Amino acid sequence: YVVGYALAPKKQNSFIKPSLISRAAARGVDLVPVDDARPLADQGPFDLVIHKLYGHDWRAQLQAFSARYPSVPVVDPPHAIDRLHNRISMLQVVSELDVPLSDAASASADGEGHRHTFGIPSQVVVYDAAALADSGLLAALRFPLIAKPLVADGSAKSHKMSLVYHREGLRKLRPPLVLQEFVNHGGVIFKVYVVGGHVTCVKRRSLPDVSKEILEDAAAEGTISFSQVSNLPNQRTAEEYYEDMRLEDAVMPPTDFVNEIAGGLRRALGLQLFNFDMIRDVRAGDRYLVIDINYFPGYAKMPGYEIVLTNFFWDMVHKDDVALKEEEEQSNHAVVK
Ligand SMILES: Nc1ncnc2c1ncn2[C@@H]1O[C@H](COP(=O)(O)OP(=O)(O)OP(=O)(O)O)[C@@H](O)[C@H]1O
Ligand SMILES: O=P(O)(O)O[C@H]1[C@H](OP(=O)(O)O)[C@@H](OP(=O)(O)O)[C@@H](O)[C@@H](O)[C@@H]1OP(=O)(O)O
Ligand SMILES: [Mg+2]
Ligand SMILES: [Mg+2]
Repeated sequence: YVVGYALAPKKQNSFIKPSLISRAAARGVDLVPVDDARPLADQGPFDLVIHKLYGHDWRAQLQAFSARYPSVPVVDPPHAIDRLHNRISMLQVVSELDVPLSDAASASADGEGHRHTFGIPSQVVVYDAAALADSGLLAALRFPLIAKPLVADGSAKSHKMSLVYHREGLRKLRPPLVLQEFVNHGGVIFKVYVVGGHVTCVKRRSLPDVSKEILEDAAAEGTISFSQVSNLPNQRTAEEYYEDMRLEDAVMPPTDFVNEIAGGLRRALGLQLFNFDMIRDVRAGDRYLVIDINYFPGYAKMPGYEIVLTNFFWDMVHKDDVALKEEEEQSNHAVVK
């Protein structure tokens, strides 16, 4: 089997590791780069195409490819990925998610107490500077806020965030952006990686909680800017070392709970390859908030990524067999009944 991959050079370096190539090869799956100098439809034959490229030209190439090879799966459809390029439509999927969590997924740790719930932080979209001065718009939000570029297209700019402590801090911001309530979460973020039906949740360091003292300190900076906190390199300062001790102590959200949210998002988004960031609201112990969803994230940072991705490739190239088998099983079942 041949899997064609179309990835930016940086992504190619981080994702197509020798360990993945050899693991896939052992299952009879070859990973072949798509040549960006030639039309996609003239390349192959491929049994599966995976990609993280954008733009009109690329979209047209995918269309031409699918017209020529209608039975070859392309992961994922560009229109479904688009939804993740806007931080409002991205999280709307979470608030509209119609998954009544099962008892197993939502039960509290001790079987009594509060049930596990999920949602998104309060947020508003700001399109221009005039709206930033509108007190009505901000009435629904409580400081501190986190300001995020509205567009999440993978550019360095789209990762530039600012923490805003008070109203004056808003003046430095450049719309279009999303103003989201910053929720204290104990400095730990949960990254949930989805690869088809597979789900892995890992802990990462996050921004520290904002204390009441900092917030009430009128002299404090109004705005603090940062970028890609949960993706920082591994060198740690002494302070970060202590934060990591907290990371070790952090309790993971229940597996059923994470799996049901991940499954619901996968269906609602119509995507196979994505991850989402979740934080645990310290004010309401069993409430989790989804704050970010990323298309085709850094899977190499996921434990056992080679096996998980190889299984996924295998399942995708055998999609028809799998569907057939399920059908057969169902009809056998019907006969037995
Ligand atoms: N509402 C929030 N409350 C508290 N912390 C937050 C909130 N939103 C974001 N953060 C912190 O800021 C970081 C960056 O935010 P976010 O994940 O939205 O940005 P991103 O640039 O899309 O990240 P990624 O690199 O995962 O794509 C998060 O990992 C988390 O540490
Ligand atoms: O850089 P890495 O491979 O680690 O992956 C990061 C990925 O970057 P890349 O796709 O450019 O490589 C980012 O995508 P863009 O938003 O920039 O498109 C985003 O998805 C991060 O969340 C990923 O980190 P993770 O969420 O897994 O920690
Ligand atoms: Mg994130
Ligand atoms: Mg993101």
